[in-house]
Amino acid sequence: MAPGVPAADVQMTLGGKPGGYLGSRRAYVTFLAGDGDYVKGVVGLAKGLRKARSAYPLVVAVLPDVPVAHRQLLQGQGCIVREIEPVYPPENHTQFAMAHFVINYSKLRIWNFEEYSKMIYLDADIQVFDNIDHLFDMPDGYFYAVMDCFCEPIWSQTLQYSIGYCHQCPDRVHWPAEMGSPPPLYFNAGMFVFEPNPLTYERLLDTLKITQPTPFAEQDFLNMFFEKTYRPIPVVYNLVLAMLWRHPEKVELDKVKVVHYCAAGSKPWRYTGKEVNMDREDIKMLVAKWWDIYNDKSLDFKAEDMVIEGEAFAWPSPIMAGMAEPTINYIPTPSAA
Ligand SMILES: O=c1ccn([C@@H]2O[C@H](COP(=O)(O)OP(=O)(O)O)[C@@H](O)[C@H]2O)c(=O)[nH]1
Ligand SMILES: OC[C@H]1O[C@H](O[C@@H]2[C@@H](O)[C@H](O)[C@@H](O)[C@H](O)[C@@H]2O)[C@H](O)[C@@H](O)[C@H]1O
Repeated sequence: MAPGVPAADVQMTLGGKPGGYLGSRRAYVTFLAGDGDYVKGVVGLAKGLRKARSAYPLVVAVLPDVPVAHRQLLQGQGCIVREIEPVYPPENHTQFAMAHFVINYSKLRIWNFEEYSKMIYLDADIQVFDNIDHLFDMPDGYFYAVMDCFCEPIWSQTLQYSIGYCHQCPDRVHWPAEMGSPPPLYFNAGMFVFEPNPLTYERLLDTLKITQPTPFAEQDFLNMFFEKTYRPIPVVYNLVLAMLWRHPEKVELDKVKVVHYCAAGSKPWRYTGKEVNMDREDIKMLVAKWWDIYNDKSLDFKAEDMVIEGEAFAWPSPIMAGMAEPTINYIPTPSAA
């Protein structure tokens, strides 16, 4: 491969299929909407996956409003850019926890990326600091994600928050017996392992049409839809920052592989340190770690970085080098306990 060949040409060269790497039926995928600064999050994520020596490419599902310049920037970082049509919930009669959550239903389009058999979804405000390729090898047929936390004020509209219940610590405040069984385990939809499938995709869209929107938009919807096949995975795979001050006993920061900059004021590219909890030393360290990767020019995409075996496309990765893979200890769901 001629060194320095622009990413877009490289993709065309690989298989004549625009925007597609042949052979790799596994990929990471993120979602980008608008012409604002979330594109910095995607650049950071692409470079972070490269630094973690992931063996799989990053697909970016972009809404039509993402400018060409941003798309070219991402292709220049080795991303596969795929345009998707927006998905809107039924007539919006609800107040979302955050106004912009309404665009997040468009994430559902990734179930239609049927050229991939297994994907790991990552929000653009996520950074991967250690290789997590082993998650692709988990048994098929389940939806893997990390449990969320209900303790932040953004949850104040919910029953859990009003009684102080959080499934991260069910013994702190028990679910009142008179209210029946506790709610099912609830995941954060900023990171999940899933299998694209046209039938699932159709069922998702059909179910959405008859489902009343709720404050956490597509996150609530996905939790309802995948309730039976959801399997929790450890916090290290999606550290929702609020865990640091809400459930510190559950966090060993030096073991965290994936950080989700979702707390108010924590987006590294907008960070001022002025919001609640944003002056914590651990937050400052995590934001600095994000910038170290974003500013590291050695992590920029170079066509010669690619290893093309047969028709497969893969970054050189520790797993391909035969390094031992970490074992994953599942968090048994109560029914399975
Ligand atoms: O203007 C926006 C807002 C959101 N997003 C995408 O939607 C995801 C979820 O939104 P956000 O990160 O704000 O949710 P949070 O997890 O912080 O609540 C982001 O990570 C991006 O991938 C985007 O691309 N542009
Ligand atoms: O559209 C609903 C969103 O719901 C989630 O964001 C929330 C959630 O993380 C809470 O747990 C945090 O407390 C909160 O700050 C944050 O905004 C997902 O991360 C995001 O991808 C998206 O699905």
